Amino acid sequence: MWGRIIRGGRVAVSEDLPCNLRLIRNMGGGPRTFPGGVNKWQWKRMHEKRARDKQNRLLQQEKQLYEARIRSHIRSTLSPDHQSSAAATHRPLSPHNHVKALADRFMKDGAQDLWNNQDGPLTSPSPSTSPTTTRKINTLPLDLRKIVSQISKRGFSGFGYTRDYRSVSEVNTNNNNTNKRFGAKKRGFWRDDSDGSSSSESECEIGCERVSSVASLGKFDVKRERRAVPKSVEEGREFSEQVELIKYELNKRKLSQIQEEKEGEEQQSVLTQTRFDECGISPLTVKALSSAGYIHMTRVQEASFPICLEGMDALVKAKTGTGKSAAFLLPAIETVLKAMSGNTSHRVPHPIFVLILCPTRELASQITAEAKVLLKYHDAIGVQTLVGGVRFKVDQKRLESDPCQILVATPGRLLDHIENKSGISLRLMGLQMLVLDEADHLLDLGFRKDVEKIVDCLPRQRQSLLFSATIPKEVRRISQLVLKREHKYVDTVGMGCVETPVKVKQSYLIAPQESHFQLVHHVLKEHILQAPDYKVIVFCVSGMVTSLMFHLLREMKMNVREIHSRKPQLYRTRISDEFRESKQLILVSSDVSSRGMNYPDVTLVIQVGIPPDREQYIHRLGRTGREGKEGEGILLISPWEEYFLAEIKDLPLQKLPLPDIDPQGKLKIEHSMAKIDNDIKEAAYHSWLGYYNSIREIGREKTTIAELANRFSESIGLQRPPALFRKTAIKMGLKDIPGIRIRR
Ligand SMILES: Nc1ncnc2c1ncn2[C@@H]1O[C@H](COP(=O)(O)OP(=O)(O)OP(=O)(O)O)[C@@H](O)[C@H]1O
Repeated sequence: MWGRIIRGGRVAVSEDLPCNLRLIRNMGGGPRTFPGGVNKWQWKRMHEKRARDKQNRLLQQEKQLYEARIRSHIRSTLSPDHQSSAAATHRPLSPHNHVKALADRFMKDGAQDLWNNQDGPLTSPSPSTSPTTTRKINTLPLDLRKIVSQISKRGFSGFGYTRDYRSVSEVNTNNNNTNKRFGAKKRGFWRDDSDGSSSSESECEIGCERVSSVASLGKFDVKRERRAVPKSVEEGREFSEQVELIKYELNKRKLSQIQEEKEGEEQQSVLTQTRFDECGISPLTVKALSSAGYIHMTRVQEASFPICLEGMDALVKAKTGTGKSAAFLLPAIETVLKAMSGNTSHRVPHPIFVLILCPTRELASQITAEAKVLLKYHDAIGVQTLVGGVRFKVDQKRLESDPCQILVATPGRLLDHIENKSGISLRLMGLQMLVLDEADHLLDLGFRKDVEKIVDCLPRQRQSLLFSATIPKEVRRISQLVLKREHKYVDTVGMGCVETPVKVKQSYLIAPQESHFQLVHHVLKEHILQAPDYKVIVFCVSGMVTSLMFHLLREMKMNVREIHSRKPQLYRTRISDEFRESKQLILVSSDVSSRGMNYPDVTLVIQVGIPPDREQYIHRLGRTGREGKEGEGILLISPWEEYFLAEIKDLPLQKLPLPDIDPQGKLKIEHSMAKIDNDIKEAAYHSWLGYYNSIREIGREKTTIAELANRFSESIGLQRPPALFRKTAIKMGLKDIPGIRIRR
């Protein structure tokens, strides 16, 4: 207060009165009816000035709020996080509405006193008219009212530049009176200057710096404090800088996106950072692992090893080609080492400590080979294979002469040995660990009975491990046949994640059955052109259709081999080994190669006809893109097999357009097909009919299946469909079905 009002109009004037008022008092004259000795008019003018100042202050605050809104708008458009948090906070006015309200206020009649020299032609157009201006504002006079009305009409983003309300404020550092004004800026409009006000939103970003005043108001034009704006805010102040800021922010987002993708890829990558030598594995095994080039664990190995080592039962799911074999072989070796160092081994002569069951002979040989690699420096531990296709007596002799602690077997042959009392049952009494590789397949109808019988002959006190790339729900239930109730479930694929390798490009072709052979030939030719080091597996629906495809491709002068269950074991082993080592080779195969087979660098997998189920599709496809490498898979189906796509709809398959097959190629195929023995074709017809008849969705329509089979028979160049044995026809439910011929 400048003074205390005393009853009767007398005032005790304090020395902190503004000097102009003290002057008025000292001048004397006129009625002293107002505090400070000012007359009525002086009092009125003083109050008007104070009201104007107050209004200017309020206006300044609104301008700052507007600035803050622009900044927050930019931030919210750049950052989705900010956007969501902004949405959650209280927002009284949208930026557009705020500008509009501000503009309305400016345009109101009687608002002239809110305008200053730079604002427009209402008052003096030039700021230089002020006698006390220390620095000329070298901008064009502008009509602020016009601009503001444009803003309010066009809205927030109507201008080609970013509007920026800045003020030039003249601050009297003594009495804190402010006389703020809009400053003219470069690019024709607003002056870039600072303000000394305290918007809460800007304050958090603003620091302090001493600068000289740009406008002057006589003695009020003194050095004043300017809020120094940090770089990030300053960047946003001018249009070009804001563009730069936006560019920078976008780049930052792009970079973080790339980073995220990279992280995703890393996650998808098969190997982890965990080293074998830091996991408590026997040093001799680590040595063998190092010489095989294994330094870091794969994800499935890292996830399952500690559980397996603890002795817990486990059901483990991991994508194809991610190192499941080593994931169970390493704990198996540790189990043997532990058992050999303990006393338990003495109770049973030549005990088998670990039994590994798998569905095919080739897979058993492959697992044995991998075990031998890991056992390179463990001279005392032996591993043996027990599979069909070898004479029983030979097996027996080998088992006796070369006792082993790890046995890899297919269920059928092992059961033969158990039932024939070859001595293996006794040796299995020392069993500590049972492993089921491709567990879902082994617990499937085809193998389940054998597996159950085998499990019945094994000691109950054992550890059981089940591994597969696919574990359907039913299998999880059935797994209780083998696993303890309190087993662990390890899933490195993840719920809802794609079950196939990410780097394998998957597609499908729908074409009439009759054109399938031509299409396979066409796709192979195209692939060979694109991938000189090609290595292709063509899966067919049955062994005999595999044989027919092989003969046809061989007639077409392609470098091709065949493998299926009708071939002698020695031949199968030779072909399997050859394909493992080779490049520029095509392997036509039945499902004997679909699971577990580790043929390195397969470039393409073609599946001709639908696989028996979704799981088999995944396993066949999994022969390519192993160890996180790239690969390609094509599924070729007939229009009536299209329903199968629903079973794999969650997998990333793309539909391919039907390629044009040149008539010459078509003729060549027909010509080659004509050269193939009728026996092969008839066998192919029978096995084709047997396969599709066994598929529920197709096989239940007997008339349809007979028709489709006849079309297949025609497409492979048979004069008429081969006849079935009566017994077979009855078994298949095809007796008396039109189109099915019965042998007399
Ligand atoms: N830790 C490791 N470091 C490097 N390579 C590894 C490692 N573990 C396994 N491999 C290699 O990864 C390849 C695939 O392994 P494996 O055959 O065990 O896969 P899988 O998961 O059993 O596949 P599938 O489901 O088809 O049976 C093999 O060549 C194997 O040598």
